[in-house]
Amino acid sequence: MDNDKKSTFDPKEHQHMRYNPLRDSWVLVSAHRMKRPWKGQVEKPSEDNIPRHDPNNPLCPGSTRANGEVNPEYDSTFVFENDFPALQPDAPDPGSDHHPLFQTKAARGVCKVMCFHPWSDITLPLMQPGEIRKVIDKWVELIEELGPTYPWVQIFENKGAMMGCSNPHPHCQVWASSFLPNEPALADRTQRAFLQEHGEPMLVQYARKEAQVQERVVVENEDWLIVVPYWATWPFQTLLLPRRHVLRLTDLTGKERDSLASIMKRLLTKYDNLFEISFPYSMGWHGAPTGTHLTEDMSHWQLHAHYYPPLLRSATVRKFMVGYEMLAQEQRDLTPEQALLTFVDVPMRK
Ligand SMILES: O=C1CCN([C@@H]2O[C@H](COP(=O)(O)O)[C@@H](O)[C@H]2O)C(=O)N1
Repeated sequence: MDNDKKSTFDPKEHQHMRYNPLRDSWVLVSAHRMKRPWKGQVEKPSEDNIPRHDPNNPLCPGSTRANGEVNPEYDSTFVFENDFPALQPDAPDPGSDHHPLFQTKAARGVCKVMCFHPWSDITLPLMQPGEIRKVIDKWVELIEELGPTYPWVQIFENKGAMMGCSNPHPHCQVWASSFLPNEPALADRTQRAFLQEHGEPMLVQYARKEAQVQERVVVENEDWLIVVPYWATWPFQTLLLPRRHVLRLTDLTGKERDSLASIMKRLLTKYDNLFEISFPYSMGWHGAPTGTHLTEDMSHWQLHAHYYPPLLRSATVRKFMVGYEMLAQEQRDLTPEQALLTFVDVPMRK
């Protein structure tokens, strides 16, 4: 290799790989690729003329849903059973005598839809902290309700049509399952291994170190820290972490729920200001498993939330996880530190 190839390594210029300890996988970081010309798909900007109330929208107060039920005139959060559930509480067992290459397992659960607010033309960052606090309280209630029966309760929000959201009314979904899905099962394994090897929970140590180096911190407060994780895959991916060791949303104090509402509003406002649009993302909470695990030692777990936004360099150009990402490994075009600088430069316009 000739001399200039031996110049000192600069992560902002030179390709390299970063290890994601939660998923036990490597991400290829090719920082210089942001400069490539783009002649590919251009997303249409998110519609911004959503009416505050649409009697034909089945998520609105007073509307009729697909199953014929009429929603109450709710004035805060509202939860209902998904009329098209991916999981139902009772289904016949597929049996267990299967060839190793043709295995089937039973899957049961409950799917709920949770509206954040009665208005369709509002999003979490535009809600008052007290209204966001009510969303958090409802999340806690649902885990308390479903947790004893199901080992996993997945709270997730698909925001924006770009993320496959089928309804513009502000909402999230809660799917409780009789099994530990792949992603939490992987996070359970990696966090357990880390605690055994290092003597403290992975994400407790990670939050402490990120708070020290201050190279990827997007927003922080007394109880919470949000970073573009060192191993981020999506361009503006963020990881929301408590500063203290806490297993589940149900373990949060009232003060921590208030500070969570506040920091969520700050993060989501920054997201909206990044490209001056209502920022699309898929997000979800990962806390210690529930069900029979409620009586086990799950101290290797740390509660955290993942935000996975698709946009790459503008309101209309997204990152595609296809080709190399599907066939080889995850790859990103700008470093997490460069993504953070874009966040930091954005004034808090809203
Ligand atoms: O009448 C309806 C409309 C939509 N839904 C449900 O609302 C959910 C909307 O969530 P998404 O926008 O994330 O797809 C979707 O899963 C859909 O099944 C009902 O349960 N009843």
